[in-house]
Amino acid sequence: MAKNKFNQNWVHDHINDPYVKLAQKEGYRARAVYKLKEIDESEKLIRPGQIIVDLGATPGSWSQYVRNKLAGKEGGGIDGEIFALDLLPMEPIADVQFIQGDFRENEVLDQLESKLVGRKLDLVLSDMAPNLSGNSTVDSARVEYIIELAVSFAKAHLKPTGSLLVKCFHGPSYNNIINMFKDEFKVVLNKKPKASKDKSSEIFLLGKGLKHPE
Ligand SMILES: C[S@@+](CC[C@H](N)C(=O)[O-])C[C@H]1O[C@@H](n2cnc3c(N)ncnc32)[C@H](O)[C@@H]1O
Repeated sequence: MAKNKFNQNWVHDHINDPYVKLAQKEGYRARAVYKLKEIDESEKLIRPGQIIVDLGATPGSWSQYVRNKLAGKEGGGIDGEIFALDLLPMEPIADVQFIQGDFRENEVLDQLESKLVGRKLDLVLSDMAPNLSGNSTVDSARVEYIIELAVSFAKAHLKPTGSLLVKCFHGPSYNNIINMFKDEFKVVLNKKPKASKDKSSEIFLLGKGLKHPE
C-alpha cells in the first residue's frame, strides 16, 4: 500500500475510533486508558491508599486514570502516591511525580528508587513499548529485555501482595516472558482488553503476589 494511502487509512480509523472519541470526551490523553480501565475493573487492582509506579507513562492517560482512582471524594489531593517515568517529557498531572529518563539506565532507576525511599509498592504498571526495528527477532528480544527489567524492578520493590501489569507482544520471546512471570508470581493472567486492537499482537500480562518477596 502506498505510504499516503496508509496514512489516510490510519487517520480515518483514528478519527472514527470509539475509544479515541471517548478519551476526548472524558478528558484522557490517550485511548490506552481504556485498556487499563478494563483490566482494573475486572481485577480490582487500583485502590485509595496505594503506592503505584507507571512505567512508560507519556502522554499520561494511565497516570490520569490512577490519579482519579486515588482521588479523595472532596476533590482534594490523593490518598496514595503515584510515580511515573518515561523517556519522553510528559505534561504535568496533579499529584503525579514524574521522572524523565530511560528505564534501562541505572542512573534513571536510581532516581526512581531515591524517590521511593524504601517504601514498598502495591502496583507496578508498564505500558513501555521499545522502538521497533521491523526485525521480529530483534524486536522480540527488546520486548523481553524491557519486561525482564520491569519484573526485576517489581521483585525488588513490590509488597508481597503487590501486582505487576506489563504490555507484551505475541512473538518468539512470549513463552520466555510467561515463564519469567510464573517463576516470580503466584498468579499469572493474560489479558486482551477490548480497546487493544484485534490486529495488534499486543497482550497484557498480570502477575499477582510475589513467590519470593525480597
Ligand atoms: C504506548 S506509550 C504509553 C502510553 C501511556 N500508558 C498512556 O496511557 O498515556 C509507551 C511509552 O513507553 C515509553 N518508553 C519506551 N521505552 C522506554 C524506556 N526504555 N524507558 C522509559 N520509557 C520508555 C515511550 O516513550 C512511550 O511514551
